[in-house]
Amino acid sequence: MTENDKASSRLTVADRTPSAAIEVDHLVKDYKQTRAVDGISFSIARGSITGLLGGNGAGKTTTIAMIMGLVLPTSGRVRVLGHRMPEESADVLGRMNFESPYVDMPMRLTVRQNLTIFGKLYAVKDLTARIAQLAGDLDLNEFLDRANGKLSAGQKTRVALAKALINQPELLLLDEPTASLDPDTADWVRAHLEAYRKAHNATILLASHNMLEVERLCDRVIIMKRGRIEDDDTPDAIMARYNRATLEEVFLDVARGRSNGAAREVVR
Ligand SMILES: Nc1ncnc2c1ncn2[C@@H]1O[C@H](COP(=O)(O)OP(=O)(O)OP(=O)(O)O)[C@@H](O)[C@H]1O
Repeated sequence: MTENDKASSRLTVADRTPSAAIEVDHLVKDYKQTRAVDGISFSIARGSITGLLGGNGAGKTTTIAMIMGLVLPTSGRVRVLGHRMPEESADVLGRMNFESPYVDMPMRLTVRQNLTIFGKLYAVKDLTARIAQLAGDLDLNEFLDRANGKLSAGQKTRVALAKALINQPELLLLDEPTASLDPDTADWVRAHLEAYRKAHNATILLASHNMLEVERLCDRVIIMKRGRIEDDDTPDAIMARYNRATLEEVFLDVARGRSNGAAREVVR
């Protein structure tokens, strides 16, 4: 971490810009014996795309769940679009949305029925037109009237993305948005997310194990390890700090406890 990063991580929520989309302040989550999230603080600017990286069990999903207001923090604070979570979630849930390939939609309902239910939950106006637009944008027309349980993994991922965009969210939280997609479809989904961000000045926070995806999409990367923030900067600055050409190599350095280029020389 640079001195600037350290200074910024010491700032309290009150010091940070009120226009931030997400503000996380000394957030902790304990599950019985496990400290899943260990006192993390960060602030995410509106209109940015931030990647949340880290190995299995680093605390990414728990962090996203607390930002959503789905998991109660043990201590610390979360504000989303200026509202305290989970206390003021009713004021903000309609302006955000979430996608994870690990959360299935009802299997027996068709894609159209599922999107209709979620659209009604979000009180989407002109829902039929919105579903038609998403079906066109995300290439769902071929299986719009097929049961969700009869879709391939890649088709389900595209439907999950349509569900996440149904209310035109200002804030989109994505857990592995291109899991199970072939490289061509994954690339196409990334282009769609970039275009959506630009068109709506939306804020996107995504957890990913795909380093090329993060390099391509993200303005900023937060690397977590054992519930803590190991690094937080632009992809270029992080790669320069670790003296690495790719985020994949940085990820391996962090996972294997090699904190910088000097340490790497010793390991060799
Ligand atoms: N509901 C739970 N009950 C108990 N422990 C949990 C629960 N959810 C997560 N944990 C633990 O908290 C830690 C962080 O898990 P989390 O799912 O947030 O990590 P992650 O970074 O998203 O990992 P992955 O990349 O594997 O999805 C892990 O040690 C995990 O076992």
